[in-house]
Amino acid sequence: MSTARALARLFPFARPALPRLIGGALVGLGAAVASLLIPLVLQWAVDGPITSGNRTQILWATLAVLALGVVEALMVFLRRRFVMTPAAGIEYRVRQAFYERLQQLPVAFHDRWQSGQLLSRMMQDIGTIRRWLAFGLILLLINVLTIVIGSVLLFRWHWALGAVFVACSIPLWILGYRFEQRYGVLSRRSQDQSGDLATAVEESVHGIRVLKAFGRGSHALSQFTRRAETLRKTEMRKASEMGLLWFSHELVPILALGACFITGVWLAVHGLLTVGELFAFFAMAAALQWPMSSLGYLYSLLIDTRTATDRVFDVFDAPVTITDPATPRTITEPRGELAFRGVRFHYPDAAGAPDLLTGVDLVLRPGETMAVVGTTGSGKTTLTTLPTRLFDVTGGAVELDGVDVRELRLEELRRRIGVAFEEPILFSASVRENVLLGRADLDPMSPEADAVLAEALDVAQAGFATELPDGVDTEVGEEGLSLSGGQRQRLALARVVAAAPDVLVLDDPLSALDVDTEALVEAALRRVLANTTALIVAHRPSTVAMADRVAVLWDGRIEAVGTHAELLRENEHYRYLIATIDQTEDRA
Ligand SMILES: Nc1ncnc2c1ncn2[C@@H]1O[C@H](COP(=O)(O)OP(=O)(O)OP(=O)(O)O)[C@@H](O)[C@H]1O
Repeated sequence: MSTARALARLFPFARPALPRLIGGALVGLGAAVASLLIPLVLQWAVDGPITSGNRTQILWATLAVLALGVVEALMVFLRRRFVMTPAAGIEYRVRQAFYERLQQLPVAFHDRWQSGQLLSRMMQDIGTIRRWLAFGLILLLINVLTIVIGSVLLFRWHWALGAVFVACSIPLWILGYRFEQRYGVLSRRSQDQSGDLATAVEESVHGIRVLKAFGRGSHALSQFTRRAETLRKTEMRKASEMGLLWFSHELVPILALGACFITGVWLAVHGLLTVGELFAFFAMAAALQWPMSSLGYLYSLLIDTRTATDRVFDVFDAPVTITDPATPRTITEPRGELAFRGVRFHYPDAAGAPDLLTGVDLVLRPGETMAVVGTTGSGKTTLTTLPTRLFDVTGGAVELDGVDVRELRLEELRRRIGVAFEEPILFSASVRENVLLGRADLDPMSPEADAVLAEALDVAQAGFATELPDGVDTEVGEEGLSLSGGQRQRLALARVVAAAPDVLVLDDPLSALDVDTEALVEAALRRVLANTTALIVAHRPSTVAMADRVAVLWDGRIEAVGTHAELLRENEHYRYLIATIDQTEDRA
């Protein structure tokens, strides 16, 4: 995709800032015109009053040059004022849209993408776009226009001056083209590598306890150093490409102006150029020097911005595969019946491999608690991701109250079905905010929210939260790391209880609790589960005991459904599973 087309994709974000950007470009152009007028005034002064000795006119010419200088400075100041705030506004909008997109993209996308890559796009690439909009874009436009106007003036004084100037700039175009080819690749590589580096940092900070416990800090450091070294090498190659371009943009204008100077003197000696025009030409040379030498830097910034834009739009272009239906249905009389009908599933990155679920048929009656047991890796957790459409089934359907979940709006679906995952993720926020996450309908500080919160903490046996330094308003730290595993799990359970859904999906929700606390949670959960349909992945007999019926997941299907006693009697695989989990419990 061409650079112009890539950058044009930023237009929707820039639209609200367009008046200020155009204003900035206009005053910038005004500043350039003022700087180019100075040589013209000088030409008039040298050929006119200075030659004739008219003092009044000399004074006027001096004042005019001074005034033009002041106007130029003022307009440069205004240009900065005009452009700074809208660039920050555009950065804000792109970042906002990027974050929104990350929220919309399916779990399958997040499984595939490294978090450091997303982070570096969110922070570094969007920052590069802002820098470009804040000064690169307008400076490039103005400097190119200044050079064009300057060349036209050179042609006006004498065609030979203009021709020499244009001929000398040809190497710049050739170098610029070759630079784009090479630098474009390096720029992309370096930005990708800095994403990899961010991932490495993110992973090692996240896993710092494991690294320390296994004494592998130096190993992580050497891996990090290798990646940092790769990035450094790419940056060095980038710097050497940039150095070459910048050098050529410093050197060629000097050579061009030198050649013009010799031509100008020759023309003046032969009476083809007035002294005033020659003098003005020197002034013009000084005025064109900076716009020309800055082009190299601005060009490299342009290519960096194009790469940054491509990287940001990689994410915007990733398909959102799990969306609201075109004509959503709604459940008018919620009963809480959850049904898996011939459900087949494989993970998107396992296409071609045999399906993980090969036809799951299971109906949870309203209010029923159903436990799912199966061998490790049999797909129990996978099964819990399908009702809320974290992944879509690849065959068959999941139905809630007789409606295919794909026909419901996601907001309605996720309000009706609540999930607690095996790995309890908490956010850096207060206990209150974490537990009431699913209750957007409540003002978190209202008495009603207080009641919901107290009830949920009670069911999850998470009374410890009220004893924290600031009670339920205590910040629980990054991902709740300051809490124990069992405490986090109880808060995650409280969160799904507080959401009060019609159907609860719990993935081994009590695995980190000690036996006594588990018994208390179970007793409280039974109260809740009496009216709520629940699907519980069970790894322990005590969890199975909470269920009305148990489903055996075997070979990608539900092989049998029944009460614990029935299954013990009739199903060989169930007996085997219960025996293995019993042993696991004994060992624990
Ligand atoms: N996001 C994913 N992408 C690709 N494959 C996955 C993904 N998550 C799980 N799998 C694979 O799917 C299979 C089933 O995993 P799942 O977590 O559903 O098993 P499980 O029955 O819950 O196991 P356990 O009892 O050990 O928790 C495993 O082979 C796993 O490697």
